[in-house]
Amino acid sequence: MSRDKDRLIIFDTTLRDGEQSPGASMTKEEKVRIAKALERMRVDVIEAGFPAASKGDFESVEAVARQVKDSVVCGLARAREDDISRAGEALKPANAGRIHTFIATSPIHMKMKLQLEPDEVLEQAVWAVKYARQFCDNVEFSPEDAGRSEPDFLCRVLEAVIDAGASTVNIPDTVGYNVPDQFGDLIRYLRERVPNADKAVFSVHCHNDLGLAVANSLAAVRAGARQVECTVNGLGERAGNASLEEIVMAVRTRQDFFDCDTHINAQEIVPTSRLVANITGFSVQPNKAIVGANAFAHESGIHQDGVLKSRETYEIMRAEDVGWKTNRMVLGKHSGRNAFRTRLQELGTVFESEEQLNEAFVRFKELADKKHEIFDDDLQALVTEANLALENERVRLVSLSVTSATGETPEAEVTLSVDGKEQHASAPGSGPVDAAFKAIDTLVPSGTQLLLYSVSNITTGTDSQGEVTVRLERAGRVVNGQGADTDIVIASAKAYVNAINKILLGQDRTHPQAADV
Ligand SMILES: CC(=O)SCCNC(=O)CCNC(=O)[C@H](O)C(C)(C)COP(=O)(O)OP(=O)(O)OC[C@H]1O[C@@H](n2cnc3c(N)ncnc32)[C@H](O)[C@@H]1OP(=O)(O)O
Ligand SMILES: CC(C)C(=O)C(=O)O
Repeated sequence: MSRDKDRLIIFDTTLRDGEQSPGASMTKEEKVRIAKALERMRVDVIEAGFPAASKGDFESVEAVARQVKDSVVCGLARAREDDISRAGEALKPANAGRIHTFIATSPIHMKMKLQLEPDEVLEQAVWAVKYARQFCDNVEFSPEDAGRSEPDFLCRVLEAVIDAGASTVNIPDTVGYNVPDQFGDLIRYLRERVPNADKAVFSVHCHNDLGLAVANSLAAVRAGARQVECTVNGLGERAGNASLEEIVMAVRTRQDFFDCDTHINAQEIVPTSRLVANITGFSVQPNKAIVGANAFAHESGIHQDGVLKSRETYEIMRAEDVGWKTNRMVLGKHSGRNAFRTRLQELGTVFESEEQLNEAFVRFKELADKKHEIFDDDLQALVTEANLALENERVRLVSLSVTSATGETPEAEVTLSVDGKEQHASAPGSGPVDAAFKAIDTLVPSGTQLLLYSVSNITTGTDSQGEVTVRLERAGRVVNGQGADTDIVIASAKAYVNAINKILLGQDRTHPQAADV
């Protein structure tokens, strides 16, 4: 792997630290699928597991080592003989393998967990690196909990392990305790003070306990770190690790600031994120940077108008560059006319006048107040309904209210405008729709017979619009009426009124045609 100062090495640990997220264990086959996706993404190093942890982990690392050819495959090992030899064995089939060995260097870990003196830790670290080198040339060493370690002791350890043959030294903020300025300063200090620092790549591994994993990693990159350890979707022990997609895109989008870039094929980011979410069952929050469903979605009219005129007004990255098909305009109650007109144009509806657009837009806003997201099918129904409003129609539904309760007869109160005059009526019925139709019949006795009544939902979800078709017959002549609304009783009344208008306007025809429904 090149030690180019402009190159930021991406070390993915989704299969190792990511799997340490409680509930995220993966089978060997699933790990191989994810590893292949990481390889396609051109991740430099894939940490495939901790071979000494279990037989299953050993076999997974071995399977990944056998199947991945273009990325370095890495196995984690404590600074112990058994762990290191298991890692060496598991990595045997690898085209390029790396052993990552570690031991904690913070006062609390050394005293309370390892129960070792600092000099003993230093000695064990050097021994571990030398031992690992017997299995492969590519050895990484981590002073665990470096973020809470004493910097001068860290310098001593790093100098010694580099001399012992570690080609990467990784500085973990194991418990996510550091803040960006401090962590950047630590990396700068270590790089300046360790005499043989230029013989190894400085890496960082940050946890997200304070939500600072990405910020700390980026501060370290500014301070000269040239490997970042990260995971897809930010999975990892406790609050997780730095998220791969955020690191990669921050550095790429702000190359002016970071002076380095990765070799990642960013178009594989979203497919890989989805694969990891599906396999682990850890779904991605909608507002997650880069890979969240809303990361490239615009809902408000002012933003949509800006993006339609020039994407850069509200987009600092292109959705297509990270693997989305495109950015997304979400039509909802904050949207404006420009986005509304553009989406309908894409769906094949062109408004003939501003007046027509405005009329449809008012109906759209009414619908958006009732429904969170307006889908294409809703828009189409909205426009179809506008088209259904017949020229010279004589009857218009002004309002409808229906009461229905368990054990009580439903009652509908309707207000219609008939030939321009508002009229009210109420009627009981066997159900709310029946009551509504009877109330309408009281005001407009059309002498028709109902041949068909059908309801279908336009989109899915309980806030979906219902689309109703009614077929009426009078003296052997038949008409179809349609209506749509989030309230199916109102949709039914609209459809009924639409059919009655056709009867009154003489738009009936002699034979019913099933295909019309
Ligand atoms: C910061 C990190 O994410 S580190 C990686 C964390 N990942 C894992 O722990 C992987 C899964 N772990 C496991 O399956 C098990 O813990 C094993 C197989 C590794 C070890 O299991 P056990 O032998 O039962 O030990 P246990 O987990 O109870 O305790 C850990 C032991 O390792 C020692 N230890 C911890 N880290 C290191 C290290 N880097 N080098 C050497 N010894 C270490 C501890 O002091 C403790 O020693 P002790 O048993 O003498 O007190
Ligand atoms: C093994 C090391 C790198 C680790 O996972 C940590 O310190 O969080």
